[in-house]
Amino acid sequence: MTAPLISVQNLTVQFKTDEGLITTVDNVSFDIAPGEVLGLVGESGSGKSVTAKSLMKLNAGNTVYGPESRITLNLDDGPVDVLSLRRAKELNVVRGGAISMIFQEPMASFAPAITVGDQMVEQLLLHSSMNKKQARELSIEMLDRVGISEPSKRIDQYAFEFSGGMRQRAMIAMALSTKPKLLIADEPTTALDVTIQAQVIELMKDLVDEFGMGILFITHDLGVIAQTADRVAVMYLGRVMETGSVREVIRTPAHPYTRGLLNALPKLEDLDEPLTPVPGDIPSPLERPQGCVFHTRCPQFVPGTCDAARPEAVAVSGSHSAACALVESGMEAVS
Ligand SMILES: Nc1ncnc2c1ncn2[C@@H]1O[C@H](COP(=O)(O)OP(=O)(O)OP(=O)(O)O)[C@@H](O)[C@H]1O
Repeated sequence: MTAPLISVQNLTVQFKTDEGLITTVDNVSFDIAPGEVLGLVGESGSGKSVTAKSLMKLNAGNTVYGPESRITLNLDDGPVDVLSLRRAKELNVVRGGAISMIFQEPMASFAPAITVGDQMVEQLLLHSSMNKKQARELSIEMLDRVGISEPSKRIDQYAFEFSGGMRQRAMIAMALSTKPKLLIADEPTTALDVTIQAQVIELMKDLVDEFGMGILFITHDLGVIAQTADRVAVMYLGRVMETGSVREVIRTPAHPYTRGLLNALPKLEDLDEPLTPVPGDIPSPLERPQGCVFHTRCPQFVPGTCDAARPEAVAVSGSHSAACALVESGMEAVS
């Protein structure tokens, strides 16, 4: 088996706060292969962004990574131990070099007082051996590639002069111009209307095929995951609840939380059917439940079991696994 592009092992992320040390990512492991799209799905506050930022060591100054945490990026010239990177020059490898990130709000990626082109060129000068002229030519080509018309004029405009969809495309062009091995897309389509959203998703899929890069695609929407990802990891309160191929997880969800997320999606064949959101609110990370972190909202909660021990992931079939005591004990019939 070839080495994964990136391997995340036992990632635990805590933050020092005035209220104490809070755990936002708890022993999370996953791999992404070249050319693979892994969807990371979960409600707001489940730790998706903190996980993603860890891959670029971008979390805030109050971050504490657990001693067992390992993130290994396998590049052509050898593995990079991401969490051991310290100096800015070393960190450049994972910040805009081998890994690029696109955000929900493209204005977060563009400085308001610098033209789109100057910013794209600056990034290429930092992460490649190109000269200014080559960097500008490639930037124009990338803007063209993502479907921005008149790219040689547009390149000298500011991001605020672009429409929302165009800004998103320009951000993707900028993120991909350095030919990253891994693209992290954090809710990249949430702020877009559905038509543009579909276009951006199609564009990203084309680019994966063309560049063969891996993608970590973050969203709270399982419907978007179904369209984009090969595999999915479902997160809740810092834990991975279920993971597997998109087909397995969506067709035969094993974890009650995943089933809750799926029941909350509108069904086109029966629009009159009421949506049933996952009941209750996600607890504060300051009050992480004992045992399974989902037990306080779980419709299949078994007292004495689910609130006793933290369930570890168990195989449901092949690469499909779930962290649920009921699955582990065989009490849960996977439908
Ligand atoms: N620097 C920090 N200090 C303290 N807490 C933090 C810090 N950064 C993030 N958190 C907390 O970590 C938790 C997980 O946040 P994260 O942004 O990863 O969630 P998410 O799943 O990406 O949610 P969303 O979909 O809303 O972006 C949240 O409770 C958040 O408040």
